[in-house]
Amino acid sequence: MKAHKKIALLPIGSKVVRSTMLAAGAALCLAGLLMVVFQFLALRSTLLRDLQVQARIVGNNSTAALLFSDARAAEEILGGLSASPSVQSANISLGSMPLAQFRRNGAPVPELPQSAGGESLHYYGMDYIEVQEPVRIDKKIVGSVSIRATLLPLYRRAFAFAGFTAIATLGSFALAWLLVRRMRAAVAQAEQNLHLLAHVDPVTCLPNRNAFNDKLAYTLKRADRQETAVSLLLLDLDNFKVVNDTLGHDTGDKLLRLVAERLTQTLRSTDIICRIGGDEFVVIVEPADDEVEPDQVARKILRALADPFMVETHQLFVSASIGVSVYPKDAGDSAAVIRCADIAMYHAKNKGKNAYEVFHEDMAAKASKRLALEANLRKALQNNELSLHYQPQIDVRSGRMRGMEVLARWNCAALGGPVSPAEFIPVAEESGVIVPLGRWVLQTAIRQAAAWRKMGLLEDIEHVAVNLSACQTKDVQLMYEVQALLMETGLPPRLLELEITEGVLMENVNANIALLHKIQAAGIHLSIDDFGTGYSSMAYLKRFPIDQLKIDRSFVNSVPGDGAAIAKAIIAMAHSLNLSVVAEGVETEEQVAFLSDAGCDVMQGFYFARPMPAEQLEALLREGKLWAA
Ligand SMILES: Nc1nc2c(ncn2[C@@H]2O[C@H](COP(=O)(O)O[C@H]3[C@@H](O)[C@H](n4cnc5c(=O)[nH]c(N)nc54)O[C@@H]3COP(=O)(O)O)[C@@H](O)[C@H]2O)c(=O)[nH]1
Repeated sequence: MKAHKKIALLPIGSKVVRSTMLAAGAALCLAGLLMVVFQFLALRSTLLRDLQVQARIVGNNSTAALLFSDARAAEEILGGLSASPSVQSANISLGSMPLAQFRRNGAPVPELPQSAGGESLHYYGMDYIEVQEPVRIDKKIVGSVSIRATLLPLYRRAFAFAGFTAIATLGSFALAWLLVRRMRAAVAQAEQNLHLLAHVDPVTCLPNRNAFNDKLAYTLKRADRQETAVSLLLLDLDNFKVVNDTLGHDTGDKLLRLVAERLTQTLRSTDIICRIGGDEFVVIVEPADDEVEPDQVARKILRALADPFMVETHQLFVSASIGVSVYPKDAGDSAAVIRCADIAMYHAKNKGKNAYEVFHEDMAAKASKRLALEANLRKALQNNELSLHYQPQIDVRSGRMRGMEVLARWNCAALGGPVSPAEFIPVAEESGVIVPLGRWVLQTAIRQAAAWRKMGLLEDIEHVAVNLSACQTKDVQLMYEVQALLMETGLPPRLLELEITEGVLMENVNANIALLHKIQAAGIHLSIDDFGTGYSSMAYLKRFPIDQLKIDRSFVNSVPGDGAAIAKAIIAMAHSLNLSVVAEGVETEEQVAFLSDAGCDVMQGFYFARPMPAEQLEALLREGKLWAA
């Protein structure tokens, strides 16, 4: 997988983190400095208190020496201060006259002037401190004791403390830095994961829809600057849903990965491949020669997907419908160029899948026609523009009408006349209009059948068949509504047949099996329409509680030629499962002969009768018409 190997780390917050670390470092240094100053001041005031205590002790001990002006005794007392290493010098004064002195290694003597009021004095020099305490006898000041001490040991301790604080600060800073780095790495990883989630499809590792939008916008801008063209190929995998529903999502995901790999191997490294939805991929090709290149790329993709994919033990075949549009030829911005590719893809799907279509103007016209169709279809019910036609189904052996298929018809005033169901039913399905439309068809058909039954016209008729669309099979109200209608009209459930196409059944096998069981439990007849086109297997058929298979018209069309073997196989298989077989779209005598020989039970087609309004069918019922088969 190519486009996402390198996803740059986002610089979110890196500046913030750097400034925060700097601010934290500065705050730590300032705090360290303040602690050192505080420590120094605390030590200095402790020293001051110690010296003052010592001076008072010396003063108390010196009263006798002062009384008798005994300098020797005073010196002896001062000598006791030599035990204090910080004391440099001291003196005892009698009045203002020095009586005795102590000096360590020629240190200067205390210089504090004699206090006039006899109060304690002290003075801080740069590297020393001096204190002076008065000496009293009977509250009368007779002299004073002055001590000078060095501050150097204090400085040393303060420096030691500063060193320790600096190491602690640096250590804390380094630890914080390490933690922040680790946190940054974790944040960067989280950012990277977020980026991946936001821009990369986790199943295929291809850029996702978000990334595609960014890349397309960027590519179109570059194409504008360089005056080149860009092709957009929108790929929708045909029948991928069947794989997902029948083999499970894990297998579906593996298949998607293999498809992504194959696309990556097939296309040029400059082509941008993205997965933008369940089974939707998109390829941006630039620069494109807007006449030739998109076709070639589309053909290349279809060829590459033609080989089977091995997923676990399953050999899976995947085809794609590809819509191609070219910027700026078809559209002038990202949204429009995507819309054009989408319209082209829709045409490719309608072409019968495993095909590509390059967008052209007519398609846009068709797309707007489709929009008009949809808008009018929404009003068709209120405007009473819908009606039902009925097509007889003939029992091959007796030549009698055995059933009939109900087919919707739409005569649209705004669009100037009848619109074919082949055109409006798919639009109704895609737009959801099929739900109210299908409900109306069921109501009208059941009421009509009940009326005919009351007239005694359905004696020989086994079933009146109504088509169910994909949307209707998902409508949880469906069964309640059908049963309520049967109750209301009194039509026996066995007279109603519901036709579900094989393709719709296989779209969501498990949910549909549950629905089929409900239909069967209600006593309603069940038929699989368009059989042979929907990839079901014998194994599935056994699980479906059904009564009948309708061989798809495409096979009937080609009997006794290419479709012969398939038609025969379907008839044999259906009979082996005790199912009756209807051949639809029977148009020729030859087809009738072939299908009769093959054992087909019932036939329906223009050879016997076209779909007709209720009055005409009623006439046939009254007549009890027999067909020569
Ligand atoms: N969910 C619903 N689907 C409906 C409803 N009404 C119709 N349809 C589906 O629309 C498709 C087209 O229907 P229509 O144009 O009515 O075609 C039917 C027949 O007219 C046609 N047919 C019958 N015999 C022949 C024949 O000999 N030759 C020939 N070329 N065409 C023939 O086949 C259509 C019936 O097909 P099927 O249903 O598969 O039996 C069609 O898919 C309808 O099912 C609706 O109310 N709901």
